[in-house]
Amino acid sequence: MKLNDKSLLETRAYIGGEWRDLDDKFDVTNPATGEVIASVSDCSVADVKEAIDLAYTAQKEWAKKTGKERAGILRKWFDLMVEAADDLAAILCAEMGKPLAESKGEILYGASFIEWFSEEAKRVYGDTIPGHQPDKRIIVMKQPIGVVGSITPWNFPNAMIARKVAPALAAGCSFVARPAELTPLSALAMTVLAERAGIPAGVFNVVPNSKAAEAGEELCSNPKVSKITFTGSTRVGQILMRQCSDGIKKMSLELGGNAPFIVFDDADLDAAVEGAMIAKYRNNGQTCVCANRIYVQAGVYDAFAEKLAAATKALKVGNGTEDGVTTGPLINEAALAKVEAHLADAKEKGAKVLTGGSRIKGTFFEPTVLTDVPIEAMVSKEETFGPLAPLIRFESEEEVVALANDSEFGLAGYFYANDLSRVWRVAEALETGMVGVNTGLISTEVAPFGGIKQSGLGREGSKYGMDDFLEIKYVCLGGI
Ligand SMILES: NC(=O)c1ccc[n+]([C@@H]2O[C@H](COP(=O)([O-])OP(=O)(O)OC[C@H]3O[C@@H](n4cnc5c(N)ncnc54)[C@H](O)[C@@H]3O)[C@@H](O)[C@H]2O)c1
Ligand SMILES: O=C[C@H](O)CS(=O)(=O)O
Repeated sequence: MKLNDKSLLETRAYIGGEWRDLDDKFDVTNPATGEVIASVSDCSVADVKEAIDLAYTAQKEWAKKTGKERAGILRKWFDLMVEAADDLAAILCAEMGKPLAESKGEILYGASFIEWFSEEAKRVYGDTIPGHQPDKRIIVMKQPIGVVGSITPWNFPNAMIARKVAPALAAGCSFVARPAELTPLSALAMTVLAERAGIPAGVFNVVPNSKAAEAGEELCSNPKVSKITFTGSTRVGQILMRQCSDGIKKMSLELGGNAPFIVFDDADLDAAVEGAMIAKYRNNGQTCVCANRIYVQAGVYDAFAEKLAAATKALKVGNGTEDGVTTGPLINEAALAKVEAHLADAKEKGAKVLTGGSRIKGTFFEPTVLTDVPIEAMVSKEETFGPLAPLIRFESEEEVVALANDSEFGLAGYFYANDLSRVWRVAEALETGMVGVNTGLISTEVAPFGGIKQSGLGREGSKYGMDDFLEIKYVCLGGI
């Protein structure tokens, strides 16, 4: 890994403003090569508890700063992240496998949340409300929720933390981040820059560890933690909800998805193919908003399938450090096994492979397009999280909306159509938190990201993203 600033490859835990080199360590491997790239300090429950204690103390002083002071520090962090983007991308590519160009895209995407919330920090406004009695005056103020515990996934190891820590610190909260054990290096690298930006000791803590359940249990049960913000699978989200219930702890949950991608017969097919390529194959299909099932209206099914297969064949699979590589490895063997299971199930139920369909080497897998996929295939119900594009034929708008909504998930949905009335009908009818119309890429810091049903609670990004880190207090002044 070639870095301009080698100090960004940090392996120690960051607790209370101290870098701690712990005896216990766990290895981080490169999914493209299987090589160990670093051994990272493995925090114990006691270390997590200490981080929470120090965050609790530090939060009081951090909240006393003005929004403008917090904004200045966050803005400096943003500037440092952008300046170091190439190094941060190299680290991310090595530990997660995302091709370099896409890794840099994630770094800038993560940084955009820090920039956005450096601006929101100055605008935490309250209200005055006309009194209900002549001598009463009413004000509403917003205050930081306190210590925030964060648990994040491996697929966006920089942006998923940035999307949480930025609004939390902007609001005046302190933060204890437990990154995914598969990809802790990106979290630690951004923390080096957080310290350089002047984020005070104890305000932002990072506790890498290899035993997720233990760390999660401490974060969820510790009374000094006021809020848990989690991004990951619905299964783990349910575990954390149970653990937070004893303390009635507030939560933000960004969970699993199973996005429908619908192509109507009045769509611009070339645009629909372009959108499907992004929505399906971004991060090698390993994003929560990836198109998991692609519904194509009968009149354009064959033409769309042919175009999508041609575009899929043009993807270049390989080590993300090599020029021109668009598609890296899957994160691990378990991820590969899931893709193969969904492929086998669909074929068993009558689907045909139009292109791809085979493991290459290690955890590299051919981007795959399936046709004649039946609605009862596993991909209709389960998140594949890999480069598998199942095409399902449909006849009518009513039929496809019912199919799209027949899921316990409701994160993102996409459709391509040009009839304005249809655009309004379908956008309103889809049971998802986010809808892409004639676009396959909806993730941006300016809009509220999040889902409904079992895809989660709360929103991240946009002006709405601050709300999850603030408490509303109403003050009634009497005797006036
Ligand atoms: N909605 C979103 O914004 C979003 C974004 C990215 C990923 N995801 C979802 O995340 C999943 C893929 O990521 P993943 O495989 O890392 O998910 P995961 O749920 O297996 O793990 C997520 C994080 O939780 C930790 N974890 C696992 N078990 C835990 C436990 N019992 N207690 C506490 N922490 C625990 C993991 O170590 C990891 O850090 C997919 O379902 C994807 O849809 C959702
Ligand atoms: O995996 C889903 C993340 O939220 C990534 S993105 O926000 O869609 O880029």
